[in-house]
Amino acid sequence: MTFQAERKSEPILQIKNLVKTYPNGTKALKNVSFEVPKGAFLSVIGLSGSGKSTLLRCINRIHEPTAGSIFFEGQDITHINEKHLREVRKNIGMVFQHFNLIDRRSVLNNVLMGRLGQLNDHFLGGIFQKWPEEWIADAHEALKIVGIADKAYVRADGLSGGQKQRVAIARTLVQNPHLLLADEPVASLDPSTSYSVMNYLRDLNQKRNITVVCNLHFLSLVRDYSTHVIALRNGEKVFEGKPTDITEQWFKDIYGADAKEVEIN
Ligand SMILES: Nc1ncnc2c1ncn2[C@@H]1O[C@H](COP(=O)(O)OP(=O)(O)OP(=O)(O)O)[C@@H](O)[C@H]1O
Repeated sequence: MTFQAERKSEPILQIKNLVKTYPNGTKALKNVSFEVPKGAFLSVIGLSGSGKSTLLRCINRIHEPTAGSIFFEGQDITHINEKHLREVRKNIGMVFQHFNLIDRRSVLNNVLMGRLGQLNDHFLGGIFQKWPEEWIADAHEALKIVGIADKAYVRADGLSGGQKQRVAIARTLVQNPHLLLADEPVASLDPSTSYSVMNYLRDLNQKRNITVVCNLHFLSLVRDYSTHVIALRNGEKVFEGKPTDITEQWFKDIYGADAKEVEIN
């Protein structure tokens, strides 16, 4: 089954024959193609080293693809210049395993960084911390949504891992992107915090209609949260379907014959 069959509108993201070979010769992605329907919550699964992070980093061009193309909202963004890329990135949010906050800045300032791409070149508010009042109000609101309004003036390095990831989600809320790339967003969190962070991602997806592409290790989370799944093995796409399509045989194909499913609970 392909996602195309059920597509109602144009896909938000089209990946065509994507290849990424690192300078040391590692072939991290081998001719990967798929489409992401608008509004989907797509999980990317596969063993460690299968190419999941590389894929996400190629999509927003943190890494330059070696070959193939990436279409975002119908536009080929594979070779656009830096200026154009900055425009496109306003609509692509990113959440990382290790949160990527600025440790020495306040939580509020970290959230406001989500709007950095919207500052014009002449306005250095982000650097001098003079943000428009309504943006500050939005940032407080976003912190309220993720349940840490009381931490606004705490330094980011004073937070727990789960709280840091909620700040990263609040940063995405104020950015209000069309697409969110989440690279193992719960890999360094305990199980109950993982569920709470995944619930916030689901809210982004369902209540704000932000399409999510999320690398995940635990199939129980994949089943609970995603609408679509692709699996990578050694840089190749080996599965594409719905979470319920992942049979025991598929599981072994993706993770290896000796693999056993581990639940997060
Ligand atoms: N900067 C790099 N330079 C060279 N090789 C790299 C680089 N980054 C990743 N790789 C290699 O590319 C392959 C895919 O790595 P990648 O991090 O994309 O996998 P992954 O599925 O995200 O793994 P994990 O689940 O452990 O994060 C691996 O063989 C990895 O060693």
